[in-house]
Amino acid sequence: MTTELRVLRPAEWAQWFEQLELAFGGLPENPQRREVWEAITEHERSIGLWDGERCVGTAGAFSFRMCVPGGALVPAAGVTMVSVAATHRRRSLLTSMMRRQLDDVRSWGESVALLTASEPGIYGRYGYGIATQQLRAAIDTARVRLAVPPGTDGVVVRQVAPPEALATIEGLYARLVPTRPGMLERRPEWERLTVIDPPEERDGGSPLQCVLAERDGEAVGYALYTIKPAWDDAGPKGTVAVRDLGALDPAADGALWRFLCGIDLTSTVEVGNRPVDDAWQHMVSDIRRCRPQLRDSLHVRLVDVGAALEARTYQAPVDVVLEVEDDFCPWNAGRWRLTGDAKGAVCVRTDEAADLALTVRELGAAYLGGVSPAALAAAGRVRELRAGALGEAAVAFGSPVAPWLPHGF
Ligand SMILES: CC(=O)SCCNC(=O)CCNC(=O)[C@H](O)C(C)(C)COP(=O)(O)OP(=O)(O)OC[C@H]1O[C@@H](n2cnc3c(N)ncnc32)[C@H](O)[C@@H]1OP(=O)(O)O
Repeated sequence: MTTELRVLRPAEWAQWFEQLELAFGGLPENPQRREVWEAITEHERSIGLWDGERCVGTAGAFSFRMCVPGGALVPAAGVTMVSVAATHRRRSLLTSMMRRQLDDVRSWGESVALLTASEPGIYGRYGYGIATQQLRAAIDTARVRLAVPPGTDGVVVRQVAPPEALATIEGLYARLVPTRPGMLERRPEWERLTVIDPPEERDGGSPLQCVLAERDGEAVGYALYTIKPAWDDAGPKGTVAVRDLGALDPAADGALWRFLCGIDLTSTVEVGNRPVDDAWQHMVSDIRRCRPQLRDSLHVRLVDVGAALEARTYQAPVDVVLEVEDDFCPWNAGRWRLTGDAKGAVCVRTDEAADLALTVRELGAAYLGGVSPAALAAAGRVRELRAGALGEAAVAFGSPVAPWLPHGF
């Protein structure tokens, strides 16, 4: 078998996307969403594998900017639409695409690559570490009471048709991006994905609904959700499914959660992707009746260790020499001295003795401040070579706000 790996030509997009659909089970994408995916595909940053006339492999890389600890927005390659045809699986074709892609990302000068994985076991071998988790929950609103922050009563919740609220939501989202590591600046067209609402995907639920939280007539938050009515002999037991929620301050957040938890004829609020430190967990009277669960979310790969570690800040002074192993991107391997604090950092090559030894995968996991190097050490994945270095790095790498990826890509 010989295959050709090449940059995607715009005219090949439909065949390329059909290969992707086939690899995900063959169900055609909703036409509206397909149109957006086509519009946002960056052809020159996408690759296809061809066996003769047939596309047998796909991979893309969006040009994102991601918030890192300290609030800077760092150029990052958003790896997406990865597939290999079932007829060609397990012949190292994915590995050949990952090789090409990481070389490309390096040549584009982007220090970080990101992805969400269809299965978490795939990408560690290419140096990706799990950097964020998503919180899922089903809040039993019939049993759980909410104690909201001061000022909540000063916020008005107003129902708006989702398309009408789109510009306001985007404005609020843009203000939130620099406040939480892992959040991605939204490029034009992405906002359309937020409100696509095909009837065939509702599964008995309502069309998408939207409320804006307003203070003195100014929008300070939004929530997008659907309602799935249900009844039994005892009465109503509908579910509110939250698709997205953003708030600029605690009172706006409290007002939105109080609204969602109080809708008549419902007894459950379901959330599928919230930050692990989401404030509602500390407003509820009974967290156990909210059934919190965690799942891996953003996988991060440092493509240029020095540049990536310099792009973020550190919440306490740090001065450590890292011995980095990186078999897949050997240009990162070796010793790096990281010195930094809350104002900035320098990360340069060094011959000095190492304080911590780890692979680039652990650095990716710790990068956004959501996974402690100490936790990785406890799992045998970071080795402390100088007493005290692990504690120093564990504090410095942390983030006061949990990193979070608000939506897939
Ligand atoms: C970012 C995203 O887009 S995530 C979406 C990923 N795509 C999908 O899940 C769609 C369905 N699956 C597929 O298309 C393919 O099976 C892929 C892309 C996951 C794998 O492609 P393949 O060409 O078969 O992978 P390849 O042969 O290069 O395998 C490389 C290594 O990964 C391993 N591997 C491949 N798939 C998986 C998997 N699903 N789980 C765990 N390990 C895997 C292989 O065993 C191999 O391991 P080795 O190096 O130790 O021998």
